[in-house]
Amino acid sequence: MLRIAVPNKGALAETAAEYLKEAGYNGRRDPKELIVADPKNDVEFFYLRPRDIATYVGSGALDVGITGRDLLIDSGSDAHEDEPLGFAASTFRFAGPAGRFHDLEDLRGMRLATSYPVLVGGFLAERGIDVRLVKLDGAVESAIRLGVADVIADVVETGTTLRKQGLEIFGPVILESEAVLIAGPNEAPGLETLHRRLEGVMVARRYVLMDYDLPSELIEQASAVAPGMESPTISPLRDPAWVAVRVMIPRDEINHIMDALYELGARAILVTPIHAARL
Ligand SMILES: Nc1ncnc2c1ncn2[C@@H]1O[C@H](COP(=O)(O)OP(=O)(O)OP(=O)(O)O)[C@@H](O)[C@H]1O
Ligand SMILES: O=P(O)(O)OC[C@H]1O[C@H](OP(=O)(O)OP(=O)(O)O)[C@H](O)[C@@H]1O
Ligand SMILES: [Mg+2]
Repeated sequence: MLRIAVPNKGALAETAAEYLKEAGYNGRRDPKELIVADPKNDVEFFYLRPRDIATYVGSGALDVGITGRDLLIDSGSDAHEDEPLGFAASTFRFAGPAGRFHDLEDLRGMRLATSYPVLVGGFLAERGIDVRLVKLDGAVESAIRLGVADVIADVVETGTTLRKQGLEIFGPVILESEAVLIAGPNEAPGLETLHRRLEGVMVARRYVLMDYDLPSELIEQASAVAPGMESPTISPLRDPAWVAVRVMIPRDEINHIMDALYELGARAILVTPIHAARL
């Protein structure tokens, strides 16, 4: 039985639950449920705080989990990243009052507020910069205005929270983060299946199927516009001058590719979603 740690709330929880559902697992029906058994898939889900997930997995108490790369590193646990999951993308950055700080050297001796002291402390120690870390639980963007810190380091997605506080990012990127599947020290039977199923969910979310009819002499040019994974499927039509083409394309390129193929001479271009995939 594979024991899987899942975020119970916060920025990762909703999409993680959708991924698992699309991967064919039982989700929880009631947000107060902490443990959900899924005997058909031989797994058990444990709903935990995102910050605690790497600790449980690293200790071997649970086999695998979904958390953020930043939280994994900050936990200092023995868990390791098995697979990036392509959601909850963020960067971890230094920020200070607009115009006040420019590079790492400006941080020496400063009071730096963060909820990720291991991640930030490690980054600065490797570069020989000494600061005074102020550990806060969240909302660190308020720490400077309230006088407990000179500078902060935090998760940045859109940058809206920083801007609203009159803060500006500076210095190097501390980390590019996203949700990741993590695994612990023990051999976890069933991890391979979970890994492949989640990969299938990512493909199904990222790609669509495109079908179109094309004058046969244009196959080479059309394949250059949409080459597909291996190569497009070409089927004969009753009219020997035409072929039917099927190809996988990235969802965010649908309209560009339709425009280009139409201009080339393709007609009856249809796009359909992929519900599941195993490449
Ligand atoms: N605005 C955001 N956009 C994208 N990812 C985010 C955002 N905020 C947080 N994350 C990611 O989500 C994870 C943190 O989740 P969350 O914010 O739920 O935890 P927390 O801050 O420790 O808990 P809480 O906010 O409930 O105190 C990290 O991996 C972080 O990179
Ligand atoms: O760049 P933005 O799009 O503004 O997003 C970044 C903000 O989102 C997260 O906060 P969260 O809501 O998790 O609150 P917290 O600081 O209390 O964890 C993060 O800690 C930043 O404050
Ligand atoms: Mg948060």
